[in-house]
Amino acid sequence: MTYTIEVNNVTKQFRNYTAVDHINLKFEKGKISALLGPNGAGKTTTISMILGLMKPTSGDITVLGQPAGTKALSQRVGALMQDVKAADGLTVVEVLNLFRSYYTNPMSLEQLLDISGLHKEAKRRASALSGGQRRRLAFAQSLVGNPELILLDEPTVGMDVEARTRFWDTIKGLAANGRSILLTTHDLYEADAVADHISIIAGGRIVAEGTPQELKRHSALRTVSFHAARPPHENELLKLPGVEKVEMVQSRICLHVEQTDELLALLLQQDWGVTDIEVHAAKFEDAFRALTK
Ligand SMILES: Nc1ncnc2c1ncn2[C@@H]1O[C@H](COP(=O)(O)OP(=O)(O)OP(=O)(O)O)[C@@H](O)[C@H]1O
Repeated sequence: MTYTIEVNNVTKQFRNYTAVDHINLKFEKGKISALLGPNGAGKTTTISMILGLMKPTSGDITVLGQPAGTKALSQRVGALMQDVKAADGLTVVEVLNLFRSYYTNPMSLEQLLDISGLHKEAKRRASALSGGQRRRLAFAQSLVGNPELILLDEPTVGMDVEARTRFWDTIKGLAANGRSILLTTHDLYEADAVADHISIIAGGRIVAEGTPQELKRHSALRTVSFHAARPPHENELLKLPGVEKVEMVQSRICLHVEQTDELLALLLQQDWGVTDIEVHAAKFEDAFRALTK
């Protein structure tokens, strides 16, 4: 198996705060991989270390077979980070041409305008673009050098529906052509829809990994809902085996549980007047919440 990125037992500390805690990651060539996690989970810190913008406190990272931060990698890796500043005074075309001059085999200007969807704004100053347009320009900039590996930190923030659709079409096309993509997101629907592989990070640790299907399948969470003619107190429900969360709307009770067999048997033994029981597999959203809480 060829891995484009290997993160081995990496920790990053800022003074005495551990932002990334002994993580191991391996990303496959030609795949769209997502690092999914809530705010402050350690996603940007991880991407910054993979790019060599920051050094791990301990552990090591290999990118395309070389240590992260190796100078030659800048020609092979494209990156879109958060808070990209627009080049002062330059037009869209001038920015793109400037970036094209950095590479030996750059994409054509036409291709880059297509990718960014900025044909109409080509002569406009980059600093006068809207937030979403600036993001699209930055995305095109990250692709100028035909990179083998593309790292994208929260790429779709600020993009409208049309821009997102174009963005994902471009990303899928790049992956189909053998490029490897690693993106960060806190949007699990986005990760579910586009990623071949998801690593879930929370509190600086990798808490789950797999294809979207595997993550959903392995999520042990289920919901059991029922009608109770004589509903018990919530505390009593929380004492039932495997119950993680209780929701009550009048006499309809919904339990979020890890396993159902023992619970179902117990429910029928109570004197709560239980009827109309329904069992559902938890949604990906519930699994994600349970994993990252
Ligand atoms: N330079 C720094 N100095 C001190 N703490 C930092 C620094 N950079 C990040 N942190 C802290 O490390 C943690 C992880 O930050 P990081 O930016 O990697 O999270 P994230 O998952 O990218 O979050 P978000 O989704 O909000 O962008 C946060 O608690 C953050 O405050």
